[in-house]
Amino acid sequence: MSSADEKTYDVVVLGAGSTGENVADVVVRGGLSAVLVEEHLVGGECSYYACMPSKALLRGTEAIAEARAVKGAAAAVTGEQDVAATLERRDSFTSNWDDAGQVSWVEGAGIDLLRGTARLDGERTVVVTGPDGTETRLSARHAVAVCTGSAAAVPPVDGLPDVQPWTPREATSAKEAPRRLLVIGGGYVGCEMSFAWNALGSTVTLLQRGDRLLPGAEPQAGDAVLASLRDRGVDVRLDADVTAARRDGDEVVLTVGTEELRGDEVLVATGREARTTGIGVETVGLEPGEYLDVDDTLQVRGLPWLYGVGDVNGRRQLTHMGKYQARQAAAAIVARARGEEVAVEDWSPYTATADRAATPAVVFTDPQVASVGLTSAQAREAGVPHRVVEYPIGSVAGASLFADGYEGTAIAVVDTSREVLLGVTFVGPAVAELLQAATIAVVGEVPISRLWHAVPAYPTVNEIWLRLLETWRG
Ligand SMILES: Cc1cc2nc3c(=O)[nH]c(=O)nc-3n(C[C@H](O)[C@H](O)[C@H](O)COP(=O)(O)OP(=O)(O)OC[C@H]3O[C@@H](n4cnc5c(N)ncnc54)[C@H](O)[C@@H]3O)c2cc1C
Ligand SMILES: NC(=O)c1ccc[n+]([C@@H]2O[C@H](COP(=O)([O-])OP(=O)(O)OC[C@H]3O[C@@H](n4cnc5c(N)ncnc54)[C@H](O)[C@@H]3O)[C@@H](O)[C@H]2O)c1
Repeated sequence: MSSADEKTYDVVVLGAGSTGENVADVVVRGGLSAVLVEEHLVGGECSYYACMPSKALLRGTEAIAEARAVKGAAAAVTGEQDVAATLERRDSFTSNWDDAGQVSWVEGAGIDLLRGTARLDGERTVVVTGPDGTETRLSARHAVAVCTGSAAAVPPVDGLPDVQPWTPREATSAKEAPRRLLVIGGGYVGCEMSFAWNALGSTVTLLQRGDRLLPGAEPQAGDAVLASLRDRGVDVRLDADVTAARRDGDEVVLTVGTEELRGDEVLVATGREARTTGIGVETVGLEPGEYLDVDDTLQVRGLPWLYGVGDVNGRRQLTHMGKYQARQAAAAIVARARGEEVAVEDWSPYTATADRAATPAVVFTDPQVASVGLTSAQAREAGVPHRVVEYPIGSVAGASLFADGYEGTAIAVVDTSREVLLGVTFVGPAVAELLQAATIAVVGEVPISRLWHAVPAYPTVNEIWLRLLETWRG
């Protein structure tokens, strides 16, 4: 290889998803040089196959439901959703799967971009195979950050890989609604995509392995989403055991218990796996296919020059948490490069403490599920003394104004020894916008006694905060 194919940077970043972009941006702002290596689209899953297209597919249905829930306004909604226009709007949010806009942002941020597939080749070294097969050897003076994300995990169901199932990528980028869609998995993707494609014209059957949807959330959330899906005509089967899959002409056939279910497409939405295969982790003593085991500064344990940030470490697989981790990791990389002390205690500028204590998340179903921090089950498992306070959101004036017959639930998990919030879950229409207040209360460990002074404006849905406090006081 000629010397022209060798380059040295302070930081080499594998993967230009939302996480990798943020690692590179923050280290460059900190005075270091950085190169981003990307084999597909700059911007990653979130921009092209995940958050943006999925929420664009859902938003029209949500807007119609909001208008229909207000007497008077409902009379103005006389037609059906224009599916073609919704798909066009989705396409515009993905820039038609063209990353030119993000590439120009990368250039403007002073980050070098190298197109190709990256793999580690021993300590601080990355080899990139470009689209034309040429190789570039990159050396990192200070750090290599692996931000290669995750891919859809396909469960070991006989014949499933051979039927070419939809993964979330196909479910978010499809050009038309399949007539019948079978969905395996009732977590985030399964629930959101069942709502989306049902409203856009598909007959949807949702097959969930356990006894409830969204098993990681408070049970009231899964129950409400289940009732709503069934109300809309989605055939939800709980405790479904999918044992085999095959194609029969254009149809896909799933064996579920003693039954055969037929569809035009099947979406596999059963979770993610780390994209650590084929990236040379074995050259530095790690196991391909495993999530990268990192500390709270996102440094891979035992390899101080290597960081694993975003979906690839399996801590929290959410865009905003990947970007948060990126900010913390990049701050640690810059400080260590300067020879500065990196504080590793909770809530320091270098640690991703919120991954454990205060991760906000929204499931964009109808009702929405917005949560932060610990659920009651997690508080129980952690052995923290706590009390659970629950209140129906529809009983507050702001909610009944927002939508006729507003139905929702707010659940607060209160640490009874410190009298602070451990976690909050809201289930109901438009509750996503309530979440940041809860996040601040959990992160700030705001005492309940002080929360009484955080007076919600009248008449807004935020009055639910006051009702929760009153319920807590008894
Ligand atoms: C359907 C769906 C909807 C979602 N909706 C939301 C949502 O509403 N809100 C939310 O917060 N999260 C959502 N998520 C999760 C979110 O998409 C991920 O958490 C986020 O994209 C992770 O970002 P990342 O940068 O860590 O990884 P990725 O976005 O996966 O980026 C990794 C990048 O690395 C590149 N890469 C991989 N290997 C190599 C290699 N060897 N060489 C070079 N490049 C490589 C990939 O091409 C990719 O661009 C959703 C996920 C799915 C599947
Ligand atoms: N709104 C958002 O923020 C959003 C949206 C989509 C995805 N995401 C992220 O992406 C991640 C992946 O989403 P996901 O829905 O693929 O995973 P998930 O972990 O949320 O849900 C997977 C579901 O599949 C079920 N399951 C597993 N194997 C099964 C089988 N063989 N048969 C039937 N059911 C089975 C599980 O019980 C679980 O409920 C999420 O955990 C989340 O971090 C976030």
